[in-house]
Amino acid sequence: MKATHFGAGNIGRGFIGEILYQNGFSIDFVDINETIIDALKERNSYEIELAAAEKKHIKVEQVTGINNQKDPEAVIASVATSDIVTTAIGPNILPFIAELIAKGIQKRRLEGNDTPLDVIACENMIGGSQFLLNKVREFLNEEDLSYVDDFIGFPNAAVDRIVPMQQHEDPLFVSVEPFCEWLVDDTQSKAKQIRLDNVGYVSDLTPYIERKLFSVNTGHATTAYTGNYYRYTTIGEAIADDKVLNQLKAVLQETGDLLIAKWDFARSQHEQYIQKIIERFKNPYISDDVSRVARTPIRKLGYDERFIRPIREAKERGLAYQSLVNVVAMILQYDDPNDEESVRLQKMLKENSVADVIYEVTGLSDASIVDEIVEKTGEN
Ligand SMILES: NC(=O)c1ccc[n+]([C@@H]2O[C@H](COP(=O)([O-])OP(=O)(O)OC[C@H]3O[C@@H](n4cnc5c(N)ncnc54)[C@H](O)[C@@H]3O)[C@@H](O)[C@H]2O)c1
Ligand SMILES: O=P(O)(O)OC[C@@H](O)[C@@H](O)[C@H](O)[C@H](O)CO
Repeated sequence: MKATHFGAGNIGRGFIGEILYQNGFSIDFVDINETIIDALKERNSYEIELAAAEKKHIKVEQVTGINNQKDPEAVIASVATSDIVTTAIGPNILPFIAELIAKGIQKRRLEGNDTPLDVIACENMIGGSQFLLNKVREFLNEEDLSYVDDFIGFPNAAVDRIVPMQQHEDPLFVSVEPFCEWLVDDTQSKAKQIRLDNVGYVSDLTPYIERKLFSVNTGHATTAYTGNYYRYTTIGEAIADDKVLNQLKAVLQETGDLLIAKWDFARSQHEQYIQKIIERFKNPYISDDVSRVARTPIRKLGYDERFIRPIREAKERGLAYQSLVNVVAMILQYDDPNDEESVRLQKMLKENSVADVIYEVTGLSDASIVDEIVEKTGEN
């Protein structure tokens, strides 16, 4: 069996590759990073290390690389003959790979391949695979669209494993936290013949993806932006400061109350989930840069993203959201010259009022929430 995986970066190699290999797949990794692609082509294997005292090593074999900029036809051919397609490339990049996936699907149809296929976006976003489907549809004709309806599933997914930026001599080596979770929405899957071990297939992904995004990712981003506010450069340094830790706990209390109210999670279980997340952020065997976790701040300020959505929904339910507002105000101060979105955000703030920028990047229409953020921005 063969997998085509888009994005041979941290989570691609450090988690999706591991699971696909364990399940007997050979993997065509698709990426634009020449160093990584050349190394995959040359060596056909790489190593993962679990960031814990034992430093267990896992070898992933039967892998190769395709550079999608240099060899798009090879990517199309790979998708056409694959048993599973996955992505871990970043939500902002999905639109740029949609045409290749569409052409691969079209080739599959023209070759008479009726084996059902799932295309699974493993990104930190709600509805990632369905978002990708909408982008792919733009490149398909009527016959292709009907073929997709019959044979190609785009099940949404949630993936959880902290994989920091890697700095090793070996460009393929990847150090990852031991914890991992990959969940797929079974109702949107069409390739029922493939059920991956160590992947959970659930009948409703929404509670799980919301719990993950609004606990792990809201909490992670809180640690990063609060840490940056107090001039820390790693998550480990930031979380060691009680001011950061207390803001993290307050934010997770707010999103926790919302998630419990919305999805009926047992409070004691959710508290354990939060405690586990805090311990994961403190992992002494991982060095995770604030700049990685805080990357793309405009995306993270989005309407359905890790701060604005819980603020909106907490307000609707009469629940507390002040700590989330505090962090949003800190995100507006996030200034990283190496992050294109941070540069754009700071430029917008120089040229417009804070309120106008908040309306634009968050998509909020509730003036009272915008006022609360503006007020908090003035206090920082
Ligand atoms: N790292 C984590 O801890 C983690 C955990 C869960 C989910 N995720 C999600 O996984 C996705 C990837 O994150 P990551 O941390 O692995 O990032 P990353 O930057 O390490 O990997 C992304 C890869 O995509 C490649 N890429 C960028 N543009 C491309 C293009 N146009 N065509 C082909 N390849 C392209 C990059 O070269 C890079 O290798 C994100 O959505 C992220 O939110 C990350
Ligand atoms: O990848 P992002 O930019 O959406 O978020 C940064 C981190 O919070 C994220 O990559 C986590 O490490 C990961 O989601 C843990 O499962």
